[in-house]
Amino acid sequence: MQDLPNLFLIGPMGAGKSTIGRLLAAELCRDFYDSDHEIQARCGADIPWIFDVEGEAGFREREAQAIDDLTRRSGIVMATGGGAVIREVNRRALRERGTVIYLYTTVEQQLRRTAKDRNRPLLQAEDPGRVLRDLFAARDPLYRATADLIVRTDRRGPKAVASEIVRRVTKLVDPLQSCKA
Ligand SMILES: Nc1ncnc2c1ncn2[C@@H]1O[C@H](COP(=O)(O)OP(=O)(O)OP(=O)(O)O)[C@@H](O)[C@H]1O
Ligand SMILES: O=C(O)C1=C[C@@H](O)[C@@H](O)[C@H](O)C1
Ligand SMILES: [Mg+2]
Repeated sequence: MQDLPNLFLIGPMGAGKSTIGRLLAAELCRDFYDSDHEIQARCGADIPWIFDVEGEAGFREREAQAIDDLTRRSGIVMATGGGAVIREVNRRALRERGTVIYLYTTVEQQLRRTAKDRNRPLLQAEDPGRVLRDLFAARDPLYRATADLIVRTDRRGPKAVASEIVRRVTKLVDPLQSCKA
């Protein structure tokens, strides 16, 4: 598994990027990074605070810097924030510096998985379902255009999804591996 490139997880809020990314890194004995966590650690404040004080534009600047820095590392697994694909510069860094995996789930699952968490400012709206649907319409094409692989997370738990990613990524990197003894 040492030959595997960086693995970058993209997808919408609640797709499971942070949860599955951590499991995936453990399975591959890789270092794990999460761009949302990195932004908060560097700033010393949480995401709602950054949105409050600096607006979404300030958050996106911090996100682009974190993604540029983290994608320069080698041999890592990184979960991104749901909006990482908005900026072309982020999409390019992800595509050029690793294998990109789009974790796909349904809006219904996203709603269920994010319902109790107050840490996502974009969902503190009167109708979070509508927000998620609108974001999906705008971003799904960007996730697809950036990804090397698409993996569904709505039908299986995080461990099963992490194992599926290991299997599919290994094949992607070495298509002959399934023929080897
Ligand atoms: N495959 C899955 N099956 C069931 N529950 C899941 C699955 N993946 C993640 N979850 C649950 O969904 C919730 C949100 O997951 P997580 O925080 O990993 O999403 P995320 O993609 O990182 O979201 P964000 O973009 O907001 O950072 C968590 O409670 C997690 O346990
Ligand atoms: O989808 C989004 O735009 C976001 C997703 C989260 O991961 C965080 O990056 C932040 O709450 C914004
Ligand atoms: Mg996350």
